[in-house]
Amino acid sequence: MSDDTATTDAAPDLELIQAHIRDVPDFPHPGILFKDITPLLNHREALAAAVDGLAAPFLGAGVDHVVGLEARGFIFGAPVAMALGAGFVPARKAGKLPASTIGQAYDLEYGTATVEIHADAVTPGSRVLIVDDVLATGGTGKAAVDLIRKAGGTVVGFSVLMELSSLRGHEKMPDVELHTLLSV
Ligand SMILES: O=P(O)(O)OC[C@H]1O[C@H](OP(=O)(O)OP(=O)(O)O)[C@H](O)[C@@H]1O
Ligand SMILES: Nc1ncnc2[nH]cnc12
Repeated sequence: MSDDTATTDAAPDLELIQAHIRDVPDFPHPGILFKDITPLLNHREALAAAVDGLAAPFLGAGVDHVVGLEARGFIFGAPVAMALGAGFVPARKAGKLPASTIGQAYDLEYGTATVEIHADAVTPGSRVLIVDDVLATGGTGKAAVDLIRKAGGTVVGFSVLMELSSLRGHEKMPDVELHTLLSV
């Protein structure tokens, strides 16, 4: 482990993490099997294991900013930023940020949206780790990658709690170092 910050270098307890993710059928639409992370958030050890597991591969990677994707990516992104000694940048849905923004449109598993960051949040040349809870179709993640690059940042990696592997979201970002704790 590098001396970037204090976090564990033990392998994350993936069984503990998986055991605290709840499947909710037909939410928010019929046919969607929703992966509910709220039991994990409410379990001290599972939450710590998830945050440590998301941060660990990027210790020593010189991350300047962690970009967390609204809304669930905020929950993991801020503590990952602290673990890496980096700043935190919220990537929000359109119209939520108060100052000048740059944005990128994308498709979801269920719907469409635009992701935005403040125009001054990521400076050219800065090293950025993107954090989220779920990689599904990859539309959100790809939009975030494009947005960081549009801002002049370097995408060091994308750290995600779980990938819904049947949706093959990772194929949308073949040139990004993707770190996935669980493939479901
Ligand atoms: O890979 P994709 O198909 O793009 O889907 C993944 C995204 O969908 C969810 O967010 P959502 O937009 O539902 O927002 P929320 O976190 O505010 O619930 C999830 O947290 C990811 O950000
Ligand atoms: N099935 C799913 N469960 C939770 N979050 C999601 N984001 C996109 N698809 C999702």
